[in-house]
Amino acid sequence: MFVLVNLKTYPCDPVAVAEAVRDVDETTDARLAVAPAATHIERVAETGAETWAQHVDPIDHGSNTGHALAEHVADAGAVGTLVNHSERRLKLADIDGTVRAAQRADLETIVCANNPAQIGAAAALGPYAVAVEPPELIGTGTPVSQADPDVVEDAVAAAADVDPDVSVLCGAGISTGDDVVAAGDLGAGGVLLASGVAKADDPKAALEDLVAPL
Ligand SMILES: O=C(CO)COP(=O)(O)O
Repeated sequence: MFVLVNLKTYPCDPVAVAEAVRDVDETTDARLAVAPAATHIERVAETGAETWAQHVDPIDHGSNTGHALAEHVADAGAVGTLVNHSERRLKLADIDGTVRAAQRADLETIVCANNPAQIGAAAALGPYAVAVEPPELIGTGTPVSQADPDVVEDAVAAAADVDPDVSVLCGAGISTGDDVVAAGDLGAGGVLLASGVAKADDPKAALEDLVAPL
């Protein structure tokens, strides 16, 4: 299972969380990674934790003031990027352009979507993976795998119809090892989570709990 921790702009210490991700990754067969804010990518990557961006822009080198260039993100140490997170929604053409920009810079991509229909469209763009996250469950602590298992199973089916090689993650409210196991039982290849680790008093203990049953 792939466990990707999105730090959003939560007021946690990104380096401390990254060190916990790195250390817990060494204890498990699961793949752990962390997605800090853009300005923290370099320091987080230097810890040795697998580091992802939360967003890059569908642009090339040039006159693009205030944008995040895929090559810069890769140079800073990221190996992949989220695309179209629920809190950073893009138009379809820009999702496609972002996946292309990331491929150009050798970044893996996880395209996020709200529901199975969008997951099918996202899978058609050729990302490394897609992630289904019902927005109404994000940050609630109620795991999508319990509150809406059908959305996960339907997302897995929708992606498989389009491209069986595209892995499906699920996210929203995931915070325990049981949630991760439930996600796997529904066919997900991983989970995308944030508050369960970023807002935990002890992020390392939270990560250890997440991977304990795997
Ligand atoms: O948005 C999310 C991960 O990208 C999910 O957030 P929570 O884990 O806080 O529900």
